[in-house]
Amino acid sequence: MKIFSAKQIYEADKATIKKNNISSNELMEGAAVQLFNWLHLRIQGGPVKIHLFCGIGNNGGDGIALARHLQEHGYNIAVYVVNYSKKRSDDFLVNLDRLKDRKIWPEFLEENSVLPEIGREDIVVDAIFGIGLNRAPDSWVVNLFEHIQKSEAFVLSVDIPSGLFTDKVPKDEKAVIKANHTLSFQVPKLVFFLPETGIFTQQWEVLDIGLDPEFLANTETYYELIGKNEMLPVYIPREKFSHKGTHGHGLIVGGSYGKIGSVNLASKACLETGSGLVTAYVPKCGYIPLQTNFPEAMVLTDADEKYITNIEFDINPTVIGIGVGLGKDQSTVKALDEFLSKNKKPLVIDADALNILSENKSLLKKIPAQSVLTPHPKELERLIGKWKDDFDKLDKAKKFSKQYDCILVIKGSHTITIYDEKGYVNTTGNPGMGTAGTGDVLTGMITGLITQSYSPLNAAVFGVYLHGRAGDIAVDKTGYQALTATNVINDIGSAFIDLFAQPESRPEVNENEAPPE
Ligand SMILES: NC(=O)C1=CN([C@@H]2O[C@H](COP(=O)(O)OP(=O)(O)OC[C@H]3O[C@@H](n4cnc5c(N)ncnc54)[C@H](OP(=O)(O)O)[C@@H]3O)[C@@H](O)[C@H]2O)[C@@H](O)CC1
Ligand SMILES: [K+]
Repeated sequence: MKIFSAKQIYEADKATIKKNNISSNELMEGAAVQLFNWLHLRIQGGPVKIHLFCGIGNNGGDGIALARHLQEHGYNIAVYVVNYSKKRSDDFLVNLDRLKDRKIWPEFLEENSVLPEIGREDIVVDAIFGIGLNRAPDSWVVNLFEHIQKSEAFVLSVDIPSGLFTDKVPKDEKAVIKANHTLSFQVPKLVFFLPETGIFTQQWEVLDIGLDPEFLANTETYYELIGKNEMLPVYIPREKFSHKGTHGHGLIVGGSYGKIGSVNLASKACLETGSGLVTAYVPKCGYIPLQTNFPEAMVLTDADEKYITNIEFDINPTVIGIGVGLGKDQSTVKALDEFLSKNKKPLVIDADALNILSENKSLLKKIPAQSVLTPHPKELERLIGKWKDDFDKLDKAKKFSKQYDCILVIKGSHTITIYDEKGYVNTTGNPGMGTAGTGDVLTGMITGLITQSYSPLNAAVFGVYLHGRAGDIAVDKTGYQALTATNVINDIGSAFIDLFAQPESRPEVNENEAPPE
């Protein structure tokens, strides 16, 4: 699903109005009906008190129009206009008049107004600011936000939590409403997925308000949300006459004394993801543990007992995943330098190999084009430098990816893969996966996909998706706390199978046929 900028959403708005030959108010009315249907389906006419806080722009207009529908269906409502500016939008005014026609008189809240009482069991509809927010809200409006928050009522935000910008991080956390649920018009917003701004809504959902599908399909966006629908076309089916020789050969280079387990995890993940063959290249101390624990793997060893000191082999791997458990011994740094100078194979680079690159930036010029780098936040900081906020981080990551022609996988609760000016925002995974070795598993999975002829970018995006999905399937059996990297590996197969699972649905009755007796 594409993630549009605020500017593009306004353009979609205009394109829809023109193409469908409707007024902007009709578009707003459609949005309000969708909001109403959402609430009505859940509350089913219940007596719960609904407080609608509406601004004076089109977000407020949505709220006012929703209030009219709620009142028509007998809901217990209170409507407030948060009068933060005199510049009321036309569609807000039209809807305010329609409300007054029905003898509903909103309460106007100003700087010194007494704030209404809100019960814990009530519902708050937040339609104060939408995507038109362009400066921090005034302090009295922030006080209102705090008042709403203190009530502990369920907060439903219209389009976006009020006070949240679409393109920058707010300076003051209190100046944004914390929503329980946000109903985003037609498309998700990038801010729902960034660590510093995603905290303002617990859940989000898109409401289809009928924006022009052609415009949405033909407009390129800088970010895309990655779910099953985006990954299905990427999947490469197995051919009947294929064999292990055609499924590629992944080589995992890594490990040091006490960190051989990481190579075990990455190699297993590589094979489970579908690589035909996998070889692990480890210091001598890794030989017995790997051969014992993982009979499917082939093992090559360095001359040194504890560290990798020279990366040389006489096999012909399709792709090399390098860095897990590697350590940063001087002899390893030298070995990596020499290896990068002569290597021509595609690379997936992780962990200490990334740290060595950060400390020896000249080595970055030696990585092959379209190498996949998979840093966690600290490793990323070492690579691209400190960032001011999440948006600055994305800008810096894009610049870095362009400079070194590499695919940058920014690991996090919503991992974002950056390449060619574009960001792919992952939707799978869970907090249980913040545990030792899951990063090694991801490295192995991306390596395993490249062995099977996935392009490095597709391998990175698909690998991240499958990794999270495997973690989601595993966590249902283990719970968050007990989830381990091995559990994730064990459910890689289920994650593939899940790609083709049909959503559960009620058996459909064909209207032309008589229902079964
Ligand atoms: N696009 C779509 O598809 C559809 C969109 N719809 C809805 O429209 C919403 C966007 O509406 P909007 O453009 O009127 O802006 P909104 O967020 O209501 O703000 C109002 C005005 O406040 C001002 N302002 C800004 N910051 C301020 C501050 N700190 N303190 C005080 N004032 C401040 C600023 O005006 P300014 O003063 O800068 O001239 C701004 O224009 C969108 O989120 C969705 O809910 C739907 O109706 C259907 C289809
Ligand atoms: K809002």
